Order: sequence, then structure tokens, then C-alpha cells
Amino acid sequence: MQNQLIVENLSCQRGEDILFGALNLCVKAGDFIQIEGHNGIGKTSLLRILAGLSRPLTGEVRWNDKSIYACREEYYHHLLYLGHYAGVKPELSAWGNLAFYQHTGFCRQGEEVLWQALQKVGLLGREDIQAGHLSAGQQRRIALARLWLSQAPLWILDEPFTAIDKKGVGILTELFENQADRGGMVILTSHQEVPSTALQILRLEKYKIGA
Ligand SMILES: Nc1ncnc2c1ncn2[C@@H]1O[C@H](COP(=O)(O)OP(=O)(O)OP(=O)(O)O)[C@@H](O)[C@H]1O
Repeated sequence: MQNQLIVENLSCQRGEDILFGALNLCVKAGDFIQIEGHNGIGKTSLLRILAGLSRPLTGEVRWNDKSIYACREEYYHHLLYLGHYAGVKPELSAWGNLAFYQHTGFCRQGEEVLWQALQKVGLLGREDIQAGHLSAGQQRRIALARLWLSQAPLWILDEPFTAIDKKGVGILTELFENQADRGGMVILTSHQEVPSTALQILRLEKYKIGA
């Protein structure tokens, strides 16, 4: 069976506000989806619900026909979530961070792929510096380097292009297209245009309560 993420009748409340409701979505192998909408509409809130990090007001998220809360271990094995915070360990080097991720995540193994990942994100030559001493953009690149190691079928990425230059956006977009081509799934948010013809857009505005 191919992997599938099903979202049924999802609604989300934050504070006093219901941000969106009646959201249904079926994400299949090969899908590359951008969640679109203005600041504050609820994109991050939606991604956090899809990643199982917060609960919806109503509705359910299912991975391969099981509630994500009922198959947490399997789901987290299959999911790579990159949120606003890089999730990088400041006391470890770029190399150390990636080696740790390789050890704990669902990853391609071996030093060669780790060097390739460092090269892809432009951190060759800086691999031994403690991450905490690198710039915000360079720390972000350590987080993004995980994408080149990951074998997780589902990638949920909140603003992956933040602090990334135009060339980097092109390289990442190609990686996302490859992930979809090999039967994976990518769901992301972005405030900049994503240069891909494969991209499907989900406009959150459509699910705004009272819209
Ligand atoms: N834990 C919380 N408690 C109360 N309100 C919250 C909480 N988290 C988010 N919000 C509010 O929910 C709304 C949606 O936030 P969210 O971060 O999901 O929007 P977004 O579409 O990702 O925005 P942006 O494009 O600016 O990143 C905002 O008004 C925000 O202030």
C-alpha cells in the first residue's frame, strides 16, 4: 500500500479565534503541496496539527488509515518536520549535528552522504565549528541538510526558505521535486514564490470560518 495522509473535517482554535474549519485533504505519494495564506491565517498551526504537535478543535489526521495519535512511533519514523526553530544543537558542530541525526532518524547512512549534505548546503569547511558560533542562516542550513539524509516519506516544512538565497531556493525546490518523484510527499509553507511547476497550492483562506 502507498503512504497516505488523510485530513478529515479539521478545525483549529487558537485563543478565542477559530482559524479554519471543515478542512479535508488527502495527501498521496508524489504530492508537493504549499499551504498558502496571509500572515496569521493559521499555516503554522495547521502544520503543527499535521505533525501531531498540537491538537485540532475537531477532526482527525490519519497516516495510512490510522489516527496519527494511535501510531505515533510509526508516524514519527516516517515524518520529517522542520519548524521555525532550527532544532540544531548549539554545542555540536555541523558535522556532529548531522551525525546525530543520521544515528537517530530514518536516514541514508554513511560518511559520504553526510559530506554530500554539507556540500549541498554550503557548509563544507565549516563542518567543525560549533553550531552555536555559526550565523542564523548557517544554523538554518544545518537543519536543512537533514533533508539530504532523510528517507522519511513525509516532509512537513514550515518556511524552509527563510534566510536562504535565490540559488539555495532553486536547489531546495529541486530536492522537494525529487522527494515527490520518488514517491514521497512534501507539505510546506513559504512567503516566497516556489519555482516549481509540480507544486499544488492549498489556499487556507477557503477554510476560514466566516470567509
Ligand atoms: N498558542 C497560541 N495561543 C494563542 N494564539 C495563538 C497561538 N498560536 C498561534 N496563535 C495565533 O493564531 C494565529 C495563527 O498563527 P499561525 O502562526 O498559525 O499563522 P501563520 O499563517 O503561520 O502566520 P505567518 O504567515 O505570520 O507565519 C495568529 O493570530 C497567532 O497569534
